[in-house]
Amino acid sequence: MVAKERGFPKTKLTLAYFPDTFRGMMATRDIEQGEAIVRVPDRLLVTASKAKAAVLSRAKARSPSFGSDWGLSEHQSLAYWVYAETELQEKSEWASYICSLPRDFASVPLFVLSGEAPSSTIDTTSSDGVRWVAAHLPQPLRQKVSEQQSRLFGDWSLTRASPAVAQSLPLTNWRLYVWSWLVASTRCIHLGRQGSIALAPLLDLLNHSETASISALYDTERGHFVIKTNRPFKRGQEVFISYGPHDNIFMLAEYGFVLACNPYQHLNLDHAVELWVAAAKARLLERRRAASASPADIDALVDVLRQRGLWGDFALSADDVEPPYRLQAALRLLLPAESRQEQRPNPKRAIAQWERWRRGEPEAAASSSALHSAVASWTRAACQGILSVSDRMIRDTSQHSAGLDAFLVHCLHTVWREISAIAACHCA
Ligand SMILES: C[S@@+](CC[C@H](N)C(=O)[O-])C[C@H]1O[C@@H](n2cnc3c(N)ncnc32)[C@H](O)[C@@H]1O
Repeated sequence: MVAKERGFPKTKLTLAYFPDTFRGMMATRDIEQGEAIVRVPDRLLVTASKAKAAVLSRAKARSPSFGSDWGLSEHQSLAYWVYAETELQEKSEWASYICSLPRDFASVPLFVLSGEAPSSTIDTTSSDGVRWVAAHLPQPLRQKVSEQQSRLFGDWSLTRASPAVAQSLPLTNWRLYVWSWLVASTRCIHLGRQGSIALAPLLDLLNHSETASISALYDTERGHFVIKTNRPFKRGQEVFISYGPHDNIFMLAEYGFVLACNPYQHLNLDHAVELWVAAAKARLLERRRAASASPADIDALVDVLRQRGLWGDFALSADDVEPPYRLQAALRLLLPAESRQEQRPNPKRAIAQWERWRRGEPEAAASSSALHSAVASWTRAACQGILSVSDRMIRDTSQHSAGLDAFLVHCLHTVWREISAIAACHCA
């Protein structure tokens, strides 16, 4: 095992398999609150600067006059380091660490949808399985996976173009790069020094739980990165750390798992607002009345929201009694622009009125209550739309689909159930 081979400080942890979380770390003895659970000595941390030094020294070995040009980000450096060490096989001094990494990321949507050849867009058609996954992603997850794919492709292109990489070991295998990129994304830790990240063997075998509470610190005397637990664990229990306060859409996109009960779950209504904007513009174009706002007026209002930092992140949770502030702000500005009026709405007056609402100044009772009910009924209708889609998705994802990773199907099922539960709270 890597730990023994590389001389890790002793721990009270051993590798084990658990029914819900699969491979993780088990306590071999009771662990007390405040105790260090893992210490990773500096020499065993793979930092971006070590990754860069390894590549440059290979490039120099091939061509002694090679300079020290680099230009890759920390994540790009580490993803390429994993790629190169994997290509080197038993010639790599990190071969045992590379062998300890997961073979694939079958439950990470990006891994399934990143295609067989380099592309900046996700693959949604190449096989039945790929089509099925693409068709069952909730919109915010699909958006996130598309952004990841575009970043992945950008990193691939930049890394391929790096003279040091070309001189050392050229990047040619897209699927191996996708895997390496995900190793870096799912296993890196933040060192806390100017946002530096690193791969940390052994520490990267610990799974996440929302009940975990840890402190990370650097022991300068011994040159160790240390993780302490703020809660005790009993012998035989799985020992967890926390990857941060994330909702399940984030967890599934970034790590390929979800929590059964995620305290940070919410419903993202960005897509519903964007659809409303597109549909409202189309309706106004059709109406073409002198008294109507124009599609350009709607765009101008969206720009106002953007300038005020209020565009997007329209989140709704099950406990919200009223639509939250960002959603209220967007709808209070946008909805009146489309309503039928005698005169063309004056955008300046509408914005001034909206700013008064934002400052908490009293509004005319009639317009205030009309807006309040317009916002409430928009939210109800959006949730009803989401509920009818999620009902079908829950049905589809309740069965295991042939050829697909059962855990990914289970994660999608959980996410759709959460979406449905939150939408249902706002439909009545
Ligand atoms: C840093 S690694 C942890 C060790 C990993 N389980 C392994 O076998 O190498 C992060 C990965 O572990 C898995 N994982 C972490 N926490 C989990 C959890 N609570 N439930 C299921 N899988 C989890 C996910 O696949 C995630 O991408």
